[in-house]
Amino acid sequence: MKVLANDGISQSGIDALEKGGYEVSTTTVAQEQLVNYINENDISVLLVRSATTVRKDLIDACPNLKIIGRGGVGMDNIDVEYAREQGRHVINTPAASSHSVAELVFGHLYGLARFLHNANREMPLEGDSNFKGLKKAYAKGTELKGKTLGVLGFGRIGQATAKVALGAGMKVVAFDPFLDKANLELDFFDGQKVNFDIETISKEEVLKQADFLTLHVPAQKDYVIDEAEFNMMKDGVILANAARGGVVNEVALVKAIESGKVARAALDVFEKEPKPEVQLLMNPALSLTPHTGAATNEAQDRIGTELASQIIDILG
Ligand SMILES: O=C(O)[C@H](O)COP(=O)(O)O
Repeated sequence: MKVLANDGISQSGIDALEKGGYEVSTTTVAQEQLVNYINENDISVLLVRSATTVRKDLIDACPNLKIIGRGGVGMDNIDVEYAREQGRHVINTPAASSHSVAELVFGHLYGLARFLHNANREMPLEGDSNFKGLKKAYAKGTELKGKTLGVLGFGRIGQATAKVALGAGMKVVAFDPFLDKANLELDFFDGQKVNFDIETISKEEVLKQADFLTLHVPAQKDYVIDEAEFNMMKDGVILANAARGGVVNEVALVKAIESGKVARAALDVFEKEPKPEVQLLMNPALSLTPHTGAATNEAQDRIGTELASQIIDILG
């Protein structure tokens, strides 16, 4: 049987599939040529990340497609319900990338707390003409230790991020509409484990208490953070969105930065991908990455092998 991994798959995933007797293609087929490619090459399994979309028209036009697999968490690029109604299997890998996303968020938060995103690019190329000026400009960094991290969305990724925060000496407050409490187990390099119980509180309380705020919610119809939510936050809050573009109102974010409500913010996801608004790209208060939360070798290895084992379980 043939698998098309249109947005790529790890070598470990390819190896596991080939061992199971599958033929794997990692050709990237343009969205508008996908239907023809799938039908002409008799593809049974289509694997995607967030770049390729799998909508109703593709599902209807590819009757022999048995499995649609999302290498990752968010399935907003797939018409999941419709595909399942048509008898197709739709799979994803919800746990595989949590820790990688959490570490990216902390990369941004530590960077923003010490202005690394700007200091890096502004270091003088020649001589020390501006060295002292930069040192002064970036003298008012903050520590994360002892501060409060607000987590909106306390599922796998929110909890993984909270664990990193606890390890860094932060207080964690969290909101999740589907969860009253969670037990977090921190496992250390020497095998020791420490457990923390966290009871979730209201969204409003999280917004009021957070010195740093991170979002781990799925894409939804309305903004989760809009003008009203910014108004509830502490002045000078630092915010990170590695969840989905459209969860934060980008126009309201820029306004909140201009007013000083938000000191700085990190965005890994954008309302317009792959072409974020220029006003975001140019803003010195923003630390930006091109949707790379899950883009680590470790996460992609786990994703590839998990997809392979699910496919083999389903199709044999
Ligand atoms: O939903 C996800 O898994 C993340 O947004 C990662 O997306 P990616 O697979 O395109 O990196």
